[in-house]
Amino acid sequence: MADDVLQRLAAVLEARKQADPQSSYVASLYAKGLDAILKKVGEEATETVIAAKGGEREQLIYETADLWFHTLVLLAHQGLGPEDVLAELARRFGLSGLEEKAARQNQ
Ligand SMILES: N=c1c2ncn([C@@H]3O[C@H](COP(=O)(O)OP(=O)(O)OP(=O)(O)O)[C@@H](O)[C@H]3O)c2ncn1[C@@H]1O[C@H](COP(=O)(O)O)[C@@H](O)[C@H]1O
Repeated sequence: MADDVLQRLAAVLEARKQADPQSSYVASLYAKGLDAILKKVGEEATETVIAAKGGEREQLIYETADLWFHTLVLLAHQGLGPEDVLAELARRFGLSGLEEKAARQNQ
């Protein structure tokens, strides 16, 4: 399920490369360029830290979603996607390519 959400969101982020910045938040970030995207990632990381220190579970989930979202925008802008990060995590976890695919299908 988590994989599916990431892949579907990544497809939307890819499609937004052709969208009008006036009508799409993601397209407006692409139009502003890498530094603007990095600024958002930094802001959302800080907000995640503050939420964790604040101790409110819902706030931490909300801010982490903002952080993951802006990180996915950054990856898309750089020609990468969640599958690249998942493959790296799987490698660190000791899963081969075939095992990784099977593990995802069994989720
Ligand atoms: N998941 C998200 C998502 N999470 C957060 N955000 C936006 O990220 C911004 C978060 O920034 P802040 O919390 O700093 O709030 P802000 O002050 O309004 O933001 P700024 O004006 O400072 O950039 C807000 O504008 C949120 O609306 C998102 N915007 C879009 N998505 C997804 O991306 C898809 C494409 O979005 P559009 O490009 O807008 O169609 C959507 O269908 C959603 O699925």
